[in-house]
Amino acid sequence: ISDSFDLLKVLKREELLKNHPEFWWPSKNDFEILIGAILTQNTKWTNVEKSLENLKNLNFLSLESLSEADLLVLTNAITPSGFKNQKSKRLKLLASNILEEFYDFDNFCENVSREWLLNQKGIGQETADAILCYACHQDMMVVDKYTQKLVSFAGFEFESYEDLQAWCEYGINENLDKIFELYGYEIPLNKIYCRFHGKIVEFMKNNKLK
Ligand SMILES: Cn1cnc2c(N)nc[n+](C)c21
Repeated sequence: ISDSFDLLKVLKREELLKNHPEFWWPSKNDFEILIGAILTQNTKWTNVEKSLENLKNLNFLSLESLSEADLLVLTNAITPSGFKNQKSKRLKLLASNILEEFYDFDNFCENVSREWLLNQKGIGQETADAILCYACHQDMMVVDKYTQKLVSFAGFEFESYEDLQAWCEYGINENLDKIFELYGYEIPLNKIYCRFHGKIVEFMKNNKLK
């Protein structure tokens, strides 16, 4: 493996996303992805699904209902995904900040910047990029511990999140024409990033590389 395009090719052969949605992240709508990106911090995805189910049953899956939600009820609803007191406060604050700054969710997705997200309490680089990539469909590759570990097996060590992210994005952008051939159509860059990150997560979850 000499670049991230080689890594994508190797992962693509494993058909890791066969039983997954086209963009990998399972959701009914983009707003749910925003919530899921916060809830998935430091917990297993299966726990996030339980919290999302609770939020759905309480009709909290909208900006307005989340910003007006009773904190105690919200905190209780997201118990399955851990850190409930921190995450409930942050979700309410994020929802009201989005309403105040962007008026509605679609406008937020169109115009939010990575900096604005990073300035929100409880949102770090990985969460910000997951929101930008999967909820807002911007051309931003999500990297994480799984990515770091997988590329280290290919002999690459990176000092920072940005360096790892740059390595992943560079190899893709340098080989777009070959990727269009591989997929058989001009697959949008955002979709390549969504699927590439999804393949890495699924590979590392299935293979438990030590
Ligand atoms: C959306 N999403 C975020 N993190 C995930 C994970 N670890 N495993 C599976 N999925 C679907 C995930």
